[in-house]
Amino acid sequence: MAAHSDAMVAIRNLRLDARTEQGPAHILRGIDLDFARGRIIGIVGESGSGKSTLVSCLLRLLPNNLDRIEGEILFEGTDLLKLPPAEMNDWRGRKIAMIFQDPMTALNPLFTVGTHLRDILRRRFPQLSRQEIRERSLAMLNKVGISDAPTRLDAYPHQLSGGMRQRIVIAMALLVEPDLLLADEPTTALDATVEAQIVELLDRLRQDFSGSIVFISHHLGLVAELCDDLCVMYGGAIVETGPVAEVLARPRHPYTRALLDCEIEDGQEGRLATIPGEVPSATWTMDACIFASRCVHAAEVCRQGPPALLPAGEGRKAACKRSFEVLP
Ligand SMILES: Nc1ncnc2c1ncn2[C@@H]1O[C@H](COP(=O)(O)OP(=O)(O)OP(=O)(O)O)[C@@H](O)[C@H]1O
Ligand code: NI
Repeated sequence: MAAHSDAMVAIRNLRLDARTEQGPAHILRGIDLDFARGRIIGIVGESGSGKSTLVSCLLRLLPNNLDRIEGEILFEGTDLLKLPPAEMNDWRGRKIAMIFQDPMTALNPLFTVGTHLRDILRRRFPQLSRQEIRERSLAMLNKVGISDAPTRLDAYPHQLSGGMRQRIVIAMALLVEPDLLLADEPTTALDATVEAQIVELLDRLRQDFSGSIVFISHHLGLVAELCDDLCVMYGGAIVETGPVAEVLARPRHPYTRALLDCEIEDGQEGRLATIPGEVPSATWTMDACIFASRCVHAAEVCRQGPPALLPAGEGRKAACKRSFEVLP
């Protein structure tokens, strides 16, 4: 399926270790993942599985206690990990934009909405006139569903609701006209109604967006609704990827299967379930399948070495040696 060449971004064998008092923490253990234009990929996995670290790597925002980073992040053929810092900085404001979980990390309480939008546009499109900046800002506020846009331009962040602030942050990201839009749990801080509205907004906005969107979430139901593709992470590794509907209908990895089974038992309405057993620590070395200690299907072969992420049907991959035996 998706050949190397149709991926806009190709992550190849990305490994990230950090130094800790307990020794090296293997936060990303060899990630291989592609993002294609025009598609939304959802990344799910329990807390600590490495989702946020993975998207931070795409912005090359690396931890202070970084011990080692290896592999490649090829963005249309350019390895982001090798770009000089000034160029990487330019890519951040031009080709890649990020929507954080807490809108207040992106908003300065001392500045109005209008100032935030203007600063982004000035940086991205230095040739725009004041009038053009104002027009683009108003048009974008309308687009993200903010009514009474001229008044909102003069508002300060604290004068807005949480949902409204997240809409402003989405507007800021879209004004950049990025090729890659990263959203790390953009709705987690919001109540369920507003969360649904924001997801509806993202779904609508994708129609005029030709890039690729990466959507991290704890909410499997939202991912199923919004995303085209799904990537399931566990303990710093990818255990399964593929088209979202197919992965959820017929998981090829026991961890994905367990998530779905627990969800049905818990009746948590699409929230990521907690599966029984011990959460893996980043300090564990991977000399077996990292999921083996919690896997109901683990056998001797699973303890003999880590599984590779291998093709498992049309457009799909799974990292389980027993996939076809135990998940027919
Ligand atoms: N700088 C660091 N030094 C040491 N350990 C770290 C560092 N950053 C992250 N970790 C650890 O790496 C693992 C992955 O963290 P990360 O934040 O990427 O997970 P996540 O999947 O985004 O989790 P959550 O769902 O809670 O946001 C966690 O165990 C975390 O404690
Ligand atoms: Ni996270």
